[in-house]
Amino acid sequence: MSIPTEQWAQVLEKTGGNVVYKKIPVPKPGPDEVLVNIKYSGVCHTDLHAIKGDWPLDTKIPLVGGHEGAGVVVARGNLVKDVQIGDYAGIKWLNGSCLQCSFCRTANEPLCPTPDLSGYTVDGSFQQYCIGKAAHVARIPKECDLEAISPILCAGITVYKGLKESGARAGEYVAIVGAGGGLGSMAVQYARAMGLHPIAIDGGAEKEKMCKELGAVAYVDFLTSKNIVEDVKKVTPEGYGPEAVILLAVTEKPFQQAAEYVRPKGTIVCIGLPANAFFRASVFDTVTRMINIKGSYVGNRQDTAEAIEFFRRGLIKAPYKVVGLSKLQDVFDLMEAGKIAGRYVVDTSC
Ligand SMILES: NC(=O)c1ccc[n+]([C@@H]2O[C@H](COP(=O)([O-])OP(=O)(O)OC[C@H]3O[C@@H](n4cnc5c(N)ncnc54)[C@H](O)[C@@H]3O)[C@@H](O)[C@H]2O)c1
Ligand SMILES: [Zn+2]
Ligand SMILES: [Zn+2]
Repeated sequence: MSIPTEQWAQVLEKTGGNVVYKKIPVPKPGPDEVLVNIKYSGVCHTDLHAIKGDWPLDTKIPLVGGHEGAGVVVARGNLVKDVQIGDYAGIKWLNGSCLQCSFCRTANEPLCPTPDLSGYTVDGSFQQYCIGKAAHVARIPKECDLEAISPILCAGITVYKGLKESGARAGEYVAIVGAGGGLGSMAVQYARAMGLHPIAIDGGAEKEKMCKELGAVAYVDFLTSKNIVEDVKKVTPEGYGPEAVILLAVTEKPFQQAAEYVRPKGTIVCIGLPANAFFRASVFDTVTRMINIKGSYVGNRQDTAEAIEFFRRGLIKAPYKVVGLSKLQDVFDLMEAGKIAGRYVVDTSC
């Protein structure tokens, strides 16, 4: 297969501006890297945080965003042995890590102090050819559909890891806050596949319909509910609340409510990253109700393999819509308005 010298990409030239669809050079992989011909990429809310620059972490500029890229390996460096030309591979958020620090050595590589972050500190998957460190690219089985698997590469891995971190066990209830979004729709599906009973919390009728079709046992609408805390508690068997809460929302308010409805001894897992937000919980309640509060950040290579295996087995079918890469800015505009139920995937060929 011949590799072109130029390709189409969406480039952010100025933080806070719009992305620009243009031709840029195709990069060349270093000795420990592979070049992936990206066919499809999911669009994560993190990409919107990156273009707005609303996190306390700078991006590279100019920047090619994207970290849910699924494609085919077309070139590799001379140190790469276990990834072959023609293999399916995924570009995920953690593009590379040092592999030597104590976090990397203990399979906590998302905590590596010197990570390469796709679509943030290194160019990501909103281009036709993207570089990934061979140690970190997701291994995608050939039987998987590249379009449908792309949102697994961030949304799927992240919520699967978060559900594991919650410690919730089969038969228990888990509130998914932001269930109608990209991560949320995946979380409802993974929760079901893991034997948990998901309670979906989001806004509007379209998201309600989707969440129920995906298997949520109940839906609480944050736009119309008069008492979210009571509405969540009352759908659990004894009314004590869900054993776990997975916070995926992009606003701060729901982070303040979770400690009020989680079941005593339950666990709140923070995953969504609203700008300038703080987590506030009553110390009295946290102590006397023995509540666990923790964060969860993407997943390691084993979490990646496990999340992909759920998908390969046909257990994860979260909805997505496909548009051309050239339409990426429209997707960001819809996301900013909170109007996306599920995920958007961009097709890099148009
Ligand atoms: N921790 C991690 O590793 C990690 C990984 C990926 C994404 N994220 C973050 O997770 C967040 C979600 O990403 P996404 O791509 O799913 O976004 P999304 O825009 O697809 O979904 C967010 C959802 O939250 C809902 N929401 C807003 N306010 C709410 C409220 N008060 N109560 C309930 N729901 C509410 C919205 O309606 C929307 O459906 C982003 O901040 C993103 O950066 C974190
Ligand atoms: Zn993401
Ligand atoms: Zn490291």
